[in-house]
Amino acid sequence: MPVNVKVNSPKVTYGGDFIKAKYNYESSTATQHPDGRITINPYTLEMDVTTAAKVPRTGLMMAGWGGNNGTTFTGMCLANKHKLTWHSKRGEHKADFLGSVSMIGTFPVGLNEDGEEVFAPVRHMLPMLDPTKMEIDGWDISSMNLYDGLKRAAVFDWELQEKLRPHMEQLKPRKAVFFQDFVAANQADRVDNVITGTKYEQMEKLRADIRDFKTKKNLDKIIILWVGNTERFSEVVPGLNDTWANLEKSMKASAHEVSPSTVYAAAAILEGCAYINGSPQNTFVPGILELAEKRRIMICGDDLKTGQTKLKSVLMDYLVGAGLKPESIVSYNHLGNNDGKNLSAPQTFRSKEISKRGVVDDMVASNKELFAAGTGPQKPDHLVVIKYVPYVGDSKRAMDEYTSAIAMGGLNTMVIHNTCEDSLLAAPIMLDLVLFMELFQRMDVKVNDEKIHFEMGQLLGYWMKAPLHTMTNSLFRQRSCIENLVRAALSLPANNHLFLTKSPITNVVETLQNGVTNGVHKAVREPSVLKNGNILRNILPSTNGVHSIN
Ligand SMILES: NC(=O)c1ccc[n+]([C@@H]2O[C@H](COP(=O)([O-])OP(=O)(O)OC[C@H]3O[C@@H](n4cnc5c(N)ncnc54)[C@H](O)[C@@H]3O)[C@@H](O)[C@H]2O)c1
Ligand SMILES: O=P([O-])([O-])O[C@@H]1[C@@H](O)[C@H](O)[C@@H](O)[C@H](O)[C@@H]1O
Repeated sequence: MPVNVKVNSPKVTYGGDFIKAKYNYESSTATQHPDGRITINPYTLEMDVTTAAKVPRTGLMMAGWGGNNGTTFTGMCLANKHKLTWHSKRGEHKADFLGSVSMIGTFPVGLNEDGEEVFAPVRHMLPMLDPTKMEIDGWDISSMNLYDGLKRAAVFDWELQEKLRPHMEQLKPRKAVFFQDFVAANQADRVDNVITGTKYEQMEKLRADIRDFKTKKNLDKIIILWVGNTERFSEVVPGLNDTWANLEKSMKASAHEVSPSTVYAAAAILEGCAYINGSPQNTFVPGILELAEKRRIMICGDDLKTGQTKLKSVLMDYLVGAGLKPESIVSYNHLGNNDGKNLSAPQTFRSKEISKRGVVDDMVASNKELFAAGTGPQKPDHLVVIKYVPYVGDSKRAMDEYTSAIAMGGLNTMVIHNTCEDSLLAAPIMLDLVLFMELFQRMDVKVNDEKIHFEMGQLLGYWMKAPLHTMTNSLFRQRSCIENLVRAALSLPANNHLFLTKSPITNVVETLQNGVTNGVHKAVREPSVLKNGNILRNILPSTNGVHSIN
């Protein structure tokens, strides 16, 4: 997609193939002393951030392609590619990407001459993959073509389903790796499209599929996304899956505890493909983590953060950040799609319960004042309930109750009812994960020529309930993380939101016209003064893109 945001700085070079930026990474370490004192030690690292400017021909392969999320995502991309419109009782609709930060989001990039904030579309900050140009393929245990799968999902309006038929009924999922024991028994009735052989042979078949897709579509890179059923957790057993070597042996022996999703992850990494886990199970057993680390392949998980849990990561941030003490959180929802059907089994529900409950842990841990020993509960009562009600289909009904202690013995209870088509929240999030993963794969960050390896759980945590290897679940800190990495690639400092001065131009003109008294600039003059930009040009040609104040 065209990029129409440009940084005017000698520290950023826009070459044909690369965007090169010098970036000062400002951070700090902190020491907690036994007596409660904390010492903060700031530091600065000079970084070289290089972003490949050409977006490679990219393909996406989904495990679970024929499901509600997979068909909805594919339909959304194709409807936008073909600029489809359709009608519902609410009138005419046009295809869009609502819910996608990469396609719809903006970042603040500075003040204009009137002192107002300017917001740039995220997709115009750095070259990003155009989702309408992305090739899509995948696997499913159900052989149903993508149009029939779209109808089975019953997420889109009928007219849109029919308009997508010519674009989707030729799309057929590849044969899948499947072991019944990892999902609910009620999934057996959709299994008619699976590979056989040892688990290792099945992995090799997946690898062949990846190579086949890459060759047939003349792709430069492929990203793999799991939106298959939620699996039960695999047991992590020394000698079985604790190292890559042991996991490889276990697959050759078709060891029972090797899950389908772990087999897909191994195939992806061995083929050099980034892997994203959209579900809550522990696909990334230590053997997979070791393989990804050794091969330097980006992996990310776990479990898309879409609605009820996303709101929880906002409310917890607000409550704890405001010094209010959440003491009871009850999250109930019922849904009637196949995901809900699969989650009706205790072992698969347990995977989801872990990811949905864990989202509050970092915010509880962030305030020892609130949850100090001896001041009552050390963490909120937190209950997650999911029920399967076929009637509602993909339209998930979520009901939440948050009760917090407020000042002087008071209580505050918030009750929320939240209804949505779960897959229409998930599809744009899947898109963001793929687009930002693809972008971050093109970014190279070095300190003194030593490459920094991204922790994708931290960078893509905004879209995950249980981000891998990270401690942050606060939604706005997570969004700020993405914003500031994009800013770093353009040599822009992390956004401090301080607005200590309207702008250097304001102060310079103000100073020049009214003098500086005791080194303090007077209150900002009306922005009209600034419209006559030539004041600055005549008096203070900018050097190195920075206006100096005499
Ligand atoms: N808002 C959301 O929809 C949302 C949010 C967070 C997480 N998720 C997770 O995303 C996943 C997909 O959700 P969904 O609503 O599309 O569910 P779904 O059941 O409609 O789709 C899952 C698909 O995976 C297929 N499948 C199962 N095992 C497979 C295997 N081993 N290989 C290939 N395909 C396999 C199934 O046949 C099905 O078509 C679920 O795990 C769900 O928990 C969904
Ligand atoms: O909205 P959210 O909590 O992020 O995520 C959803 C859950 O609320 C729902 O219970 C579950 O079935 C979906 O797979 C998804 O996980």
